[in-house]
Amino acid sequence: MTITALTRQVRVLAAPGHRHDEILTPAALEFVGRLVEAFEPRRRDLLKERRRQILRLASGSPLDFPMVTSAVRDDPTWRAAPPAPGLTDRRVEITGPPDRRMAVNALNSGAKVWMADFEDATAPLWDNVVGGQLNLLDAIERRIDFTTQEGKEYRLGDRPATIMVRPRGWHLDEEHLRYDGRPVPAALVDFGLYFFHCAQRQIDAGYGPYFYLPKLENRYEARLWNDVFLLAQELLGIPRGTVRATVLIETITAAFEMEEILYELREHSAGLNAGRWDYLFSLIKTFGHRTDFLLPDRAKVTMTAPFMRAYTELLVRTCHRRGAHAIGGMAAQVPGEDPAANEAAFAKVRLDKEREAEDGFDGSWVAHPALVPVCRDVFDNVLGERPHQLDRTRDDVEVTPADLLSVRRISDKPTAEGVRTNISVTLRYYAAWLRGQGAVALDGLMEDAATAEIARVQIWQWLRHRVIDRETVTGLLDDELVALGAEHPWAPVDDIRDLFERTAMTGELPLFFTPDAYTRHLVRRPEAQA
Ligand SMILES: CC(=O)SCCNC(=O)CCNC(=O)[C@H](O)C(C)(C)COP(=O)(O)OP(=O)(O)OC[C@H]1O[C@@H](n2cnc3c(N)ncnc32)[C@H](O)[C@@H]1OP(=O)(O)O
Ligand SMILES: O=CC(=O)O
Ligand SMILES: [Mg+2]
Repeated sequence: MTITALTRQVRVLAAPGHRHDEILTPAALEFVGRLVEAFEPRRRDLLKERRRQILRLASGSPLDFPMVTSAVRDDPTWRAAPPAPGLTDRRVEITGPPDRRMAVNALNSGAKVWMADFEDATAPLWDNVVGGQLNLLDAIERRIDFTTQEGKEYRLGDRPATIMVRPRGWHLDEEHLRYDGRPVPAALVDFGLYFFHCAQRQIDAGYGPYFYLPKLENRYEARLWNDVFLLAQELLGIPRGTVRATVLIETITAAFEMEEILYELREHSAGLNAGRWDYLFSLIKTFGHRTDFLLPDRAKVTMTAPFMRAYTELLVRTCHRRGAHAIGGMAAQVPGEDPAANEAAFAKVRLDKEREAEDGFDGSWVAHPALVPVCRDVFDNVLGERPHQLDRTRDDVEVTPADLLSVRRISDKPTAEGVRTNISVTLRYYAAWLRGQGAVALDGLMEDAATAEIARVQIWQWLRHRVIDRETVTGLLDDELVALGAEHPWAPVDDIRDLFERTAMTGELPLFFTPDAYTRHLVRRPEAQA
């Protein structure tokens, strides 16, 4: 690949924040600029292709394993890269936003990996974006220790988890950085700043620059990431193949191209992950217009539903055939104050992890440090001293397109309680997100941008198919906003109502709630900040 000269600069369109100059150095911005210059036209084309694909599917085109790539699937010889240092044993991975406290807690949690999340768990306030990068840099430099005003000490332990960073998806822009006057792709900001500051440092520490890649829809998007890695490594003189990335299979179209996605990234691959919450969201939004894709209450669509099992089994089989790790998804239960409820939550998480370990996954995700021992224990029981179970090739698994799409086997109707819960969760999550918090515990469950999207699009889907009527939703919306305002007097209830109406009650479904909400509510112009 030839490196073109940088013709335009990346400019920062935000008031300077505390220590931002350590991250937003001229050299780091130039590096991001080179990535933008090289890849932004392709990103735009791929985003247009997403819309075309939605339209094709809406007009009845069938979804199938692509004919043109059958040679890749049929070729038994190719393999994904071998596990990189720190990524051989991944039996328990903790996820969370790269907030300073959480960073220390996650790194000390006993998990093998910490997935530092700029996507589902982060509301992309500029301070969260740059602050997250600072926390990562400080953690790697081992200067993240601090004491709170209340005297609580946070000290990084001797054996911290391996860091994997999840940049934001291709669909999001970062308005506070401008290239040629236009917002910079958020994915390239999160990837580029981390890579620039931390890739060599991670290599020096015996690890490497490792990533999780969210919300990919097809093999071309994987190829784009692979090309980003190639150029980034070349620009900084980092050996080709040092980067590793686990792709989340969390869209319905990507489930039909798992093998191709691994193939595109094979020299940088660190396997696949079952991003179950976005997967459900993707399924509803892609086929929301079809009555055979009408789903019941969110709580009733579990991982034991046949179409969800088809997806996870295919994922394990695909990975292990190619020597790549298969990482399980997030059980959403988190502990709270009530010991009995906690016991029930832990039991549910254990059951979920047991199913994954038995199915052949090599490890799985937890959302809270208290759940690390639960997941570890389950995988210890299955793996013992072995670091993974890549040898379980799952040749018994055969999954057809119909298996992945047979949603109609769940025939329950949504309940009144399910409708209210979806409205209440969406509103409370929007309130947290607008305040800059991308993950919250609500009613004993972790809610983030993926789980809240399910709640939102279900309301849209049920309205569209007249399973519920507008008056009922409006009545519940009024009630729940009053309750929200009473519980959280700081909540901007008018903005939240407006956001809900625009994202859940419109004719045409917005593909994500985040881009528009970000531009309207989270972007801070320098003059406003000053
Ligand atoms: C669908 C998906 O994409 S899943 C992946 C994306 N989502 C996530 O990563 C969410 C991860 N989880 C979280 O963010 C949090 O657990 C929440 C927001 C759900 C709950 O957080 P809290 O309300 O702080 O929980 P709680 O009060 O029980 O926390 C107890 C302690 O554990 C810490 N903690 C909780 N969750 C985490 C975590 N995921 N990572 C590190 N530390 C954590 C808290 O910081 C707190 O420590 P402190 O007393 O030192 O501050
Ligand atoms: O990112 C994970 C998911 O479940 O969504
Ligand atoms: Mg997700």
